[in-house]
Amino acid sequence: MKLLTAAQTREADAYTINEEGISSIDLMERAAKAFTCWFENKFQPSEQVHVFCGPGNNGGDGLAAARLLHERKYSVHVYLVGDTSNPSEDFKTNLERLPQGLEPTRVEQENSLPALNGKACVVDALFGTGLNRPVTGLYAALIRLLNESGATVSSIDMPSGLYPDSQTPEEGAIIKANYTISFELPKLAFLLPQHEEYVGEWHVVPIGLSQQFVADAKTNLYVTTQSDIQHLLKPRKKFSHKGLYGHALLLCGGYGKIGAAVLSARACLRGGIGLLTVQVPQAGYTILQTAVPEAMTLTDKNRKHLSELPKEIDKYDVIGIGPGLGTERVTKTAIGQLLATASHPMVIDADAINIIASSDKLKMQLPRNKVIFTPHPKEFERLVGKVKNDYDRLQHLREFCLEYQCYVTLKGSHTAIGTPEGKVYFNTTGNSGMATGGTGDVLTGVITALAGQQYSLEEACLLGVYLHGLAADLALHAVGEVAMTASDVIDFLPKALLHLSQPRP
Ligand SMILES: NC(=O)C1=CN([C@@H]2O[C@H](COP(=O)(O)OP(=O)(O)OC[C@H]3O[C@@H](n4cnc5c(N)ncnc54)[C@H](O)[C@@H]3O)[C@@H](O)[C@H]2O)[C@@H](O)CC1
Ligand SMILES: [K+]
Repeated sequence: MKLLTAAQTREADAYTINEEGISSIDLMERAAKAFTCWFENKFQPSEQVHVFCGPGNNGGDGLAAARLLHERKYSVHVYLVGDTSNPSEDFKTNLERLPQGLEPTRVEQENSLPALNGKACVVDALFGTGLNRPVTGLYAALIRLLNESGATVSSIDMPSGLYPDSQTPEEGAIIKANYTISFELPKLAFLLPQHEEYVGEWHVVPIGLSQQFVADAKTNLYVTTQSDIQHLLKPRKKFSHKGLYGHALLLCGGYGKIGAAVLSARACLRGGIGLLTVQVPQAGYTILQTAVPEAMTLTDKNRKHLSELPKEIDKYDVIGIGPGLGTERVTKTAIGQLLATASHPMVIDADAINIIASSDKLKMQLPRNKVIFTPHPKEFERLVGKVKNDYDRLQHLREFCLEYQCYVTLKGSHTAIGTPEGKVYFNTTGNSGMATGGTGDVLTGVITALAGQQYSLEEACLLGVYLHGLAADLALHAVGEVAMTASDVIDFLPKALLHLSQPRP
């Protein structure tokens, strides 16, 4: 699914109105109905609902939603906030449509702000995608009041005050919504960790914007949903044998961290690899052979750390390297050899990232269009330097992928996958149960498995990240967030694959 900017969303609205023969006010009615429908499923009519409307079309949505909720027997209070003497046309129409008994209260000064308690149910319709400057003054005072009240806030389209696709200036007040109900497509701001407290739980509701416009719109930002991912999965041939599904080499594990190699190896096998060889320091031999009998195990001459590459390295289809390695000098030398000689697709994680990040020489040796990095935010900063905020991080992600012609899956609650063409895909699966040691090692194993099975590197990233999160989402029902371990994620990979391979209802 594409992500559009606020400007593109406005164009999509206008295009839909012009080309699909729907009036602007009817489009607003659709939007208000879509919001109301979500609201009714969430809140009982016994709730007292306070709808705060700003001067633009977001306020117009709020007025229409207030009328619809009133018709559905909610007890509704409407507030017109600030200077609404010069409102948008559709706002005006919806103000006129308010029925008797739903007369709005005007809030024009800070001393006329209403008192709200923590039980209040608030609809935030102050500003949406038309926000064009930081929110200050009366609006900011109201936003502070709402944020401090403890009321449950549902924002229409955007949490008011949050810029949809650029950094919100520090002086601007922003609503801290519990729920954000966005029309047609999510906004970039929803996907960035720094906005979690403002956006809350977000949902997208369709309002019938022109699919033609969306299909033609130019963007390099995407959100991966199940329908984007499902068709990537390749069915297996009837006359299959293990040679058809690739031979992966994992270079993982160090003394005290052989478990990382076990997790990557188990995940790689669950990801469908045909054959797997794992090279570990001598200390890991018995552990690997016992814990992962399906994998062939090679041992390094070094007892504790990776120090050499296996012989016949060309026979592998893909190499996964990093989990549990440590950053010993001998390991750095081995990674240098790998980058200088190997022409395989490579999945580079954890300490292998740290080692490469510490050396400009190694960075220069990175083969083009062969490498997938899987850093968490700290490892990413080691690669690219300190970042100022999440937008800056995205910019660095694009620039790094372009410069080194590589893929980066930047792990987070919406893992961002950068490509050598400068595209960024945000993942939509996963949960906070994954914030536990070892889940990154699992991801390395899964992506390595897919890259070894002749998925393109882009497909391996998209599918691998999606599956990894989906497995955790399925595990959630069985073990919950708190108790979830990396092994649980591996155990649910088969279910995740089955889930994806079933036709959508
Ligand atoms: N036909 C359409 O265009 C549709 C628009 N929709 C709604 O319309 C919204 C966009 O509407 P608009 O473009 O009118 O914009 P908004 O309603 O988001 O805000 C624009 C108004 O707020 C003022 N404003 C902007 N920033 C301000 C600030 N910091 N302090 C004080 N005033 C400020 C502007 O001068 C303008 O009056 C969407 O988010 C969505 O909720 C939906 O109804 C779907 C259809
Ligand atoms: K809003």
